Amino acid sequence: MRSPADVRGFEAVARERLDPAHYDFFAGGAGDEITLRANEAAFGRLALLPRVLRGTDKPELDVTLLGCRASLPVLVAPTAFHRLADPEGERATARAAATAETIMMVSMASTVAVGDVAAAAPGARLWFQLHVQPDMAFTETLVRRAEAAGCGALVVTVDAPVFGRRGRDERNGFHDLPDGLCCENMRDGDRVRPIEFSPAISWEHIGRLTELTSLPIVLKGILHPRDARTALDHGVSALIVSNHGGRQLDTAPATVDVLPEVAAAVAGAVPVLLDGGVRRGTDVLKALALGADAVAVGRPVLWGLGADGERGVVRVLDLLRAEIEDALALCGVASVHDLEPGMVRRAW
Ligand SMILES: Cc1cc2nc3c(=O)[nH]c(=O)nc-3n(C[C@H](O)[C@H](O)[C@H](O)COP(=O)(O)O)c2cc1C
Ligand SMILES: O=C(O)C(=O)c1ccccc1
Repeated sequence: MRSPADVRGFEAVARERLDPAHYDFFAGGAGDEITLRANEAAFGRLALLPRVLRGTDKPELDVTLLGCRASLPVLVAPTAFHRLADPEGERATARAAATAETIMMVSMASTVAVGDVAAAAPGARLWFQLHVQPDMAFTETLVRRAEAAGCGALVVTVDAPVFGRRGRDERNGFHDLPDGLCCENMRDGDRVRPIEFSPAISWEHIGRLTELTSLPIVLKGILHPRDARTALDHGVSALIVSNHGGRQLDTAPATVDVLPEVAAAVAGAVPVLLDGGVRRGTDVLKALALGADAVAVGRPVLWGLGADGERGVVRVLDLLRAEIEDALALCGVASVHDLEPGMVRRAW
């Protein structure tokens, strides 16, 4: 097989290889999938305004976030159920992230326990994503597992007080992992707890988590600039502007469209990340120019994993790296730290 030339090519290969219901679980969004499409479409409506005759030899791509270096400003977003895409599952993803020298956010809904992910990928930089469980004692168990695995941050998902309603999963009857797979982080003695959502989750829980752990806390799923301000008041260490890849509130705005307002509210106090719809190096430049310190990719990693396992994920991250280098050169920008809002125009 010739390796696909871009992220969308990897999606096509993964789609052919995966069980259709599993492909739909990965690809799908909530409701009418308006937000799912809007994330990508919003990048397409932005133009990059290049400068010329500012050549440099080697562009600078690396960023440091919460003391963790990444060799490119693209992190692996937390996504559930990697063993549906490849037998090695999150082990393969973590090894690929280590090879690419970037940070992987391990989902609480991983199909390999976070400690086993860490053991399988020496040198991987891992952060752990958490859905606060109504049972705070078990939430604490999860935090301790993340700490023991050497995770460098706790990524608390705040856009999922309830689970989004996803029509594809409904139509396919996809509600559970197949026999033999489970959410390994949810083991509790000889049972596996179901992942619960916490409709009553509030800022108080964020306060409790900061008391529970010395890990930096990253809030994932901020869209409103006022929530960004409140997050700062609660001592969080970073924010992720995210609509959960269009899987939670349908008709929530595209992330890149709200990024400038959130970045203005944060005013450099903490790092701001963005995810949702990043498929090209030019998308990464646009997000960084509009105030993100880095982006994360969810589905592109799943497409690499589904197409060719660990190698596929390495290739997807390498493709994005090459596209970023190319776009920086064409924009006359020497470093990802030099991108600024004036380079991006609302066009078309
Ligand atoms: C199949 C799938 C599973 C996901 N699982 C989780 C999860 O367990 N926890 C979480 O916080 N976000 C989860 N997300 C959301 C991603 O972290 C991220 O916000 C989103 O995928 C970004 O959009 P993109 O896929 O367009 O890059 C999931 C997304 C997908 C596509
Ligand atoms: O699918 C998701 O988006 C997601 O966040 C999730 C969380 C827990 C279990 C399965 C999926």
